This record gives sequence, C-alpha cells and structure tokens, in this order.
Amino acid sequence: MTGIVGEFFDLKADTDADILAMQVGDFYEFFDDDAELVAEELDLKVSQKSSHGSSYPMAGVPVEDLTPYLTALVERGYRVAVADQHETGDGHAREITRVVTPGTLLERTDADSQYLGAVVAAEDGYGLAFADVTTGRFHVSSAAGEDAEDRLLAELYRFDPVEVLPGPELRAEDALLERLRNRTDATFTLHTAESFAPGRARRRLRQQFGEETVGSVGIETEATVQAAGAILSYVEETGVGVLSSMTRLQTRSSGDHVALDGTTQRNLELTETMQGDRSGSLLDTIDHTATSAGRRLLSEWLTQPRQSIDELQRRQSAVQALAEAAIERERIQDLLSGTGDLERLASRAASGSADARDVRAGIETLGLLPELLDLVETNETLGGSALPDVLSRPDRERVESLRAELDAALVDDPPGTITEGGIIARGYDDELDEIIESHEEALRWIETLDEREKRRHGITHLTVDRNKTDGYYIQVGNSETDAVPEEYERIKSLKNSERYTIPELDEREREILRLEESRHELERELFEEIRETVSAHAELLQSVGRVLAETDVLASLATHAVRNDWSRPTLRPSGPLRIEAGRHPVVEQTTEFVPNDLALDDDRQFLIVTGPNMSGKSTYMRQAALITLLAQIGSFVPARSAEIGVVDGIYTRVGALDELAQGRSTFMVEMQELSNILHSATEDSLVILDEVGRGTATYDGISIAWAATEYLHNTVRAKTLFATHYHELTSLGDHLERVGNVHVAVDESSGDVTFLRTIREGPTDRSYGIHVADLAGVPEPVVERSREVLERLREEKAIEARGGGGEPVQAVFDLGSGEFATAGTEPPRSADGSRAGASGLSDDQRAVLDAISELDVNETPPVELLATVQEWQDRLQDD
Ligand SMILES: Nc1ncnc2c1ncn2[C@@H]1O[C@H](COP(=O)(O)OP(=O)(O)OP(=O)(O)O)[C@@H](O)[C@H]1O
Repeated sequence: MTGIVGEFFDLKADTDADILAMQVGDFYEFFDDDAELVAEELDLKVSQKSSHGSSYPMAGVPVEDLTPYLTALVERGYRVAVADQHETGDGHAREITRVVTPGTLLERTDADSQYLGAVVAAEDGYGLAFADVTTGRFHVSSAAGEDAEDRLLAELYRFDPVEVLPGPELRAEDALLERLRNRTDATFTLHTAESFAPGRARRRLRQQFGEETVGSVGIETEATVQAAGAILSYVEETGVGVLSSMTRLQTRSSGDHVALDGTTQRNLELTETMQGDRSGSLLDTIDHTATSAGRRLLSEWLTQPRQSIDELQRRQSAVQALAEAAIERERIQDLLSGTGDLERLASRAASGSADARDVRAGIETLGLLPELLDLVETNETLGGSALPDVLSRPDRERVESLRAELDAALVDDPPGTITEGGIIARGYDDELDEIIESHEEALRWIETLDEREKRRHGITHLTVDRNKTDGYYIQVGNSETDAVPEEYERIKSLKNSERYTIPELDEREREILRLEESRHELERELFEEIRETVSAHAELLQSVGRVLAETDVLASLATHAVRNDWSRPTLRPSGPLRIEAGRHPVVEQTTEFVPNDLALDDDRQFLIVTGPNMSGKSTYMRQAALITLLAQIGSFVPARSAEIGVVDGIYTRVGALDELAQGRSTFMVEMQELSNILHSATEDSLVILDEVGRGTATYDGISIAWAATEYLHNTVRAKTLFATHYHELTSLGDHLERVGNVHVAVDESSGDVTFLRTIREGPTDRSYGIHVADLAGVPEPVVERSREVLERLREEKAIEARGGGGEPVQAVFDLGSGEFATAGTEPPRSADGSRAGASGLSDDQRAVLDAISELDVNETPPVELLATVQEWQDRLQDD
C-alpha cells in the first residue's frame, strides 16, 4: 500500500509502540485504530482519510502542540512512537525518531522523580537498576538472601518506578510478576532479551560510566550488571538522547543505609498515606522546600535514612544554624525559589530539547552559588555550620567560567523558541553581529521611509507597514492618491486607501527576508553549540543542582523545626532510645496533642503497650519510629528532647487492610511480614508490632505473639514496641527480664470513658472494645448483652488464670507455663469429683463436647463464640 496511510502502516509495523504519531507537514497524524484510541483518550476529533478506495479514521494535532498530547498519552501508560518528516531530494520521507514511554518521557515539570527500572532474576536473588532520564540519576542495587523477594519489593517501593523492564527469566514467573505489578503503578515493558545478555550489558555499562567506575562502585552481582545494561540500551533505543547526562553510577553504600522495607515505608506513611494520598504523609507535612529538586531530595532522604553519625551531625549542624539564623534562612529560600532545575536542564540539554529559556534559567541558577556561599560565610552562625562545606563542593571556578561563557552567549530574556532568532547576545559571534547590523540598517531604512516619501511627494496620509500576504507596502489615503508618483506600483485597493510598492522597497524586503533567514539559521546553530556545551557540563550542573537541593532541604527542615518547636536529638552509635515529651509529627498538626515519654534501653528493651481501642497505642508506637527515622535523616524531632541510639533498620507490622484488596489472606500477609522481621531485625533495630496474631483464632494468635515476643527478646534483642489486645501477653513482663508493660490511660470516673492519651506504667486490666462498639452506634441490646457476656467471661478468666480450683470448661491458657490445657487432655469431672470415662458422660456433656469439636473457631464471630460458650456452661451447670 502506498500513500500517507500506507507509510503509516509500514512504520507502525516496525515499532512495538502502542501508538504512532506521524508528522505530515504541520501536523502529527494518527490513523486507523490509533486515531480512534487517541481521539477517545484526548478528546480529539476524528475525520476520515481516503486511500486506495478505503476510508481510514484520522486524528491530528499541530506540530507545535504535540508535547502536551504526548505527555498525556504517556502518563496514561501508552508507549508512543514519533515519526518525524524530513526533506529528501524529491519530496518527504519519514522515520521513527523516538519512542516516548512512561520511563523516558522528558517533558516533566513537576517535582516527582520518574524512574525507569529493570529487574533481573538470578539464582541467588535479583539485580536491579533504576534511571531517571529527567535528572540523569542512575542507581544500581541487588536483593539477595532468604528474603530477597521482600528486599526487591522494598526497593521498588522506594524508587516507585513508572516503567519496569523485567528480565527474560522473570517473565516466566507469573506469581512474582503479579506481586510486582500490585506493588507499583508501573507499565511493564518487554525489552529485547539480548540487551540483558551479561557480556553485552557489561560492555555498555563500561562505555557509559568508564571501566574504573564500574570496577570501583562494586556492583555485586551479574544480575545487577544485566539490569543496568538493559536500561542503558532501552534509553538509547527509545531515542530520548539523554545518555550523556547519566554521569554517575550510584550504589547504596551498605553499612550506612537503614533497612526500611516496603511495608514499613507504607505503614509509616512516609511519602503517601495508606490510602495513597500525598496529603497527610510525613513528606507532605514537613515539606517547606522552595524547589522541585529540593522536594525530590527530601523524599529521597525520608526513604533512605542513614547510620553514619558524622553525616547526620553534619546535617544537624546546618539545620540548627539555619533554624537560628531566621532572616538568612528566609533569604536563602527566597533566592532558591524560582531557580532552574539544573539536573533536569542537564538531561534536556543532552536530549536536545532544552530551549534558550531553560539555559537562561540555568545561568541564573549557577550564579546563585557564589551568592549563597557569600551569604553563608559572612554570617557567623551559618559560617560555623556544615553549610559552607556543602556549598563549596562544586568547583567554584569551573562553575563561574561556565556561567560566564553561557551568560555572554545568550540575551537576558530569550524567547521560548529557537528557530526565530533573538536568542544570541550581541558581541558573541562576529558573523551574526554583521548580519544583525545589516538587518537593523535595512529595518531602519524602512522605518524612516514614510517620512522620506511624505516629504518628497508632499503626501500627508502615507504609512509604511507589513503584513503576511502583501509583505511591505506603502499605503496612501484615497484623498491623496493623485499625488502618488509614477514609480509607485499599486498592489491592492482598500475602501479608503490604496497600497503600493516601489522597487527599492521590494529590494529591501528581499534583503530583510534573506538576512532574517540567515540570522535565524545562524542563531539556531550557535544555540545548538551552546546547548552542547551545557550537555558536556552535565556532571558539573548536576553537582551544583544537588548542592542547591541539599541547601533547600536543610532550610526546609529548619523551617519545620522552628515552626513546630522540634528539638535536636542526641545521636549515639547504638544503645537506648529515650524520648521526652515526644509527639507524632503528622497527628500533632491537626490535634491538641498529648506528648508522651518513651525509654527503651538495655534494662527494658521490649515494651508491651495495652489500652482501649482508639486510645492512641498505634500513634505512640509510630511516633517512636518516626522520631527515630527523622533523627536519622539529620532532622530535628518532635520532642522536648531525644536521645537516639542509631538503628540499622526499622521494621513495622501494622494492620493489613490494603492487602485485602489484593486478594491475599490477611493472616498470610501478617505471618510473612512477621517472618521477615524475625529474620532481618538485629539487636540494633527498632521493631514495631501492632496487634500481631489478630488475623487468626484467639489461641493461635496468642501463641504466635507469645513465641515471637520470646524470640525477639531472647535471640534478636531488638528494641521493640508491641501493642496488643491479648491481656494474657502482659504477664510476659513477669517472665522475661527486659520486657516491660505500659498502657494508655483512660478516665472512667464520670461513668464514661475519656481518652487521656497518656502513657502509664503497667498493663491495663481490661479492654474497652464494648465502649467503642457503643460509640460506633451498635444497637443498644447488643451492647448490653456484650457487657453481660464480658462480665461472665471475666469471672471465668479469673478461674482460668489461677489454673485450678474451679471447673475448667474449655481450653485454658496457663499463664505460668505459657501453654494450653485443652478439654481433651483434661476431661470434665463428674458431679462426685472423680474423673468420668467417656462412657460415663451425660447426654448434655457429650453434646457439648461434640459441639466443641465441630465448631470452627476461625469462622465464628467472637460475640457469637462467647454466647455459645455461655450456652454450654448453662447446659453443663443444669446437668
Ligand atoms: N498523644 C495523643 N494526643 C492526642 N491525640 C492522640 C494521641 N494519640 C492518639 N491520638 C488520637 O487518637 C486516635 C486513635 O489513636 P490510635 O489509632 O493510635 O489508637 P489505637 O489505640 O492504636 O487504636 P486501635 O486499638 O483501635 O487500633 C488517633 O486518630 C489520634 O488522633
């Protein structure tokens, strides 16, 4: 098939992109199914194009408007190929110049990172690589060991990629792929298997980052090399052209990072809430950054706390100085706001999409560095902090020479297009200066032509102007057309005037057009050279960008500390966690918050937290984790004072509601997460367990919680906070040396429950679930009946707890041994006190036993269970 539509189909057959945008003159056109799809997604009009007797749907957008349409399509997960048109000797030809995908979209303007990820499965784990084409960032990591899969998920959660390239082996692992898909919103793209081949991948990696870098950063596994190589090949193949801005290969320095699994990042609502909203997350609450690069870095810090005390104290010193020097801090934030995003400029310059305005913004931003350094050094408080060191990191002279070079090249306020001149400053290029001079002279000649002509011919209503159809012309009012000389050639008659031209004017016009053309051409060429200079300095720009982002984050942390009365925590290499009057950083924003103390040390390393529902147990535990985490990004913390033994990991196990939506058993998830914690946590970790064991039958739950506590206490020895409704567990405090009990106090003096939100020593003796049921509007008869049942149960429990003296009617939990005695091992006694054989049972007793063995504890709601137990008791008592 020939013709435009045929060409479209040929090109489409050559690409695996979902949609093809093909340039036809001033438009990008979509045909056939693509036209229907794009029209539907973007609300475009569909027309029909005839070709070879058939008619095809067609939709198009003007060339200059492609970007927003492209961005919208890609953000919806489509991969769009763009075929550009170029001139050939005898017409036009088109070829695909790039494929825009979620992970290679350059036109991003918001603050978010946009990672493209690759995951390669190997025998002993996974290799991972992540690249952000908009900033040139490139990270590699690996996930190995027994919990490799959890580590993999944690990394995916941390980078939150928009597009993932699964390696060839992974493609066959349906179950894992499904989990990955559930964990990210990424588009999964099948990139050619060859690009994952180890030899090829290694070559690419060396080519990109240099042999030495690849050797020195210590990429641990071949799978990681494969993942990194595949990303490089994908970025190259999609034609986004940013490879030269990827200058630094980053690995996680193991030993310094704090383990923070995906579940914990989510539970602590670091960058989004459990519901997936940004608002209400820790990031959203503490973010006062002035730049998008700053916000990206703050998000990175929060998901990547550190252990290095030196680094943390360095950050703390800067935050403290910035907190104290309020005026300078505001000045710094003022200077930073409105600056260009240098990391993104480097990428856009490398891809050739940066325009003169982008570069101009970059120049201004580079100029800020000496200004900031000056401001910081001349202030005593700031000068004594780590800030001067931060700002001195990029080579000052190189920055200034690049800035000066670019500044001399561009005008102060360039236009947003690079094809229409007006970009390059005078004095930068001799040839251009000459053209501009001649151009301006020709323009001056035309500007003064009206005066000359008026004088020469004595005509008063004469003007010289230009429009698209007529070019330059002389216009004379009808009343004076008689005075027009002979050489005037009429080109148009209007209602009240006539338009003329003269040979000199025609000649000037031709000259102006010629000069304009060469000026535009030359300015574009010069600008492209300048853009290449920018691109060649990608590394320098990125380092200045990072330094400014870091200053922004430190100032933001200082602002939040000052506004919310946070304090500088004392950091120690390991050991106790002591918090005086601590608060929850997010909850304190919206509530009259009641501060609480916490101490976890060598004498008391494990706290069991009890208290009524909704009293504040979760808040108390999360605030401990968040205070530790904030301290380990170098921030101040919401507390009167805090002493923090640096942790190597924060592990949480908190409600699993969201997993339910993904169709996994809550209990299974709970146990997988518990297993992960028991495997991974160390003596230097902080563990938060909320209601572990709740997802199964009571006795199973208590047993698991009991055993996990013993293991964490005896073997792992991690600092642990454990909230539970199982009061049985509180007696662990008597048995295990370093386990203590605290509870959240309530006031019942008025007959109602008032939440005091205060943490007190010792366990609670009861649960307030019924009160919450009442608050929630459960019908009065049910609430009343629950109270009766509870009373009875309490009496029974007192009997059970003594472990004898009464009639055990059901399995009892022996607090002394931590084991269960069941009805089966301890048959009921007969009325005379002697043990009755199975044959000596009454009908009622047998019926009760049958009922017990048939009852499915997992499937019976607790209230019904209690009622059933009571019914049995009644039957046995009547017996
Ligand atoms: N120290 C505090 N000061 C003020 N308000 C608080 C405090 N702690 C908790 N709250 C408020 O109490 C509410 C319930 O707290 P939280 O969810 O921590 O209770 P919980 O005991 O874990 O509940 P459940 O056992 O039902 O899970 C929170 O939404 C919070 O607004």
